[in-house]
Amino acid sequence: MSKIRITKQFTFETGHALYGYDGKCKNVHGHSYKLDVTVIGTPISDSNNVKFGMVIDFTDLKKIVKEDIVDVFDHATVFNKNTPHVDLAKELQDRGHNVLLVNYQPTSEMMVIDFAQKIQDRLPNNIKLHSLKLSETATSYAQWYASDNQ
Ligand SMILES: Nc1nc2c(c(=O)[nH]1)N=C([C@H](O)[C@H](O)COP(=O)(O)OP(=O)(O)OP(=O)(O)O)CN2
Ligand SMILES: [Zn+2]
Repeated sequence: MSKIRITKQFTFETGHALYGYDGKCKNVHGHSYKLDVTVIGTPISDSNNVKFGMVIDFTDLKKIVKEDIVDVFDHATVFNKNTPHVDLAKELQDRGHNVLLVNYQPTSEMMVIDFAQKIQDRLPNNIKLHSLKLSETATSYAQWYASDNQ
């Protein structure tokens, strides 16, 4: 049976700031992020299986990505916990804002690495993460490919 890649797209609204950066993105601002998740596998060939003909049920893929990424990042503001932005984060948290402290600079590159690890940890053994595309704007995106990271 052929190997097939399937892709599901997600969107979420997230704020961030790049501490120490030399441009306008050092300021707290936000994006309508778009995440394309592509997995690869063999469609189930057992006609008695309720998932007959599927690599993975899009609904099951959605559950994984929603729980581990979309629901966590949507309408949160992300700061690098290794910078003085922790003080700003604490102030915002104390005022009831949804703040996410991460162990990296929240560029699209570093976020897509984080997302790849999170999704790989949840996928069943027979399904492999093929690639991710994380778009910050209509013209700026980062891609992660399994083949680049073996
Ligand atoms: N390699 C990276 N460069 C930049 C990142 C990043 O994640 N990786 N991030 C930023 C900012 O967060 C910014 O939001 C994106 O920058 P830019 O594409 O310049 O944004 P614009 O809104 O100006 O986009 P236009 O479509 O060109 O108007 C900066 N750099
Ligand atoms: Zn940005």
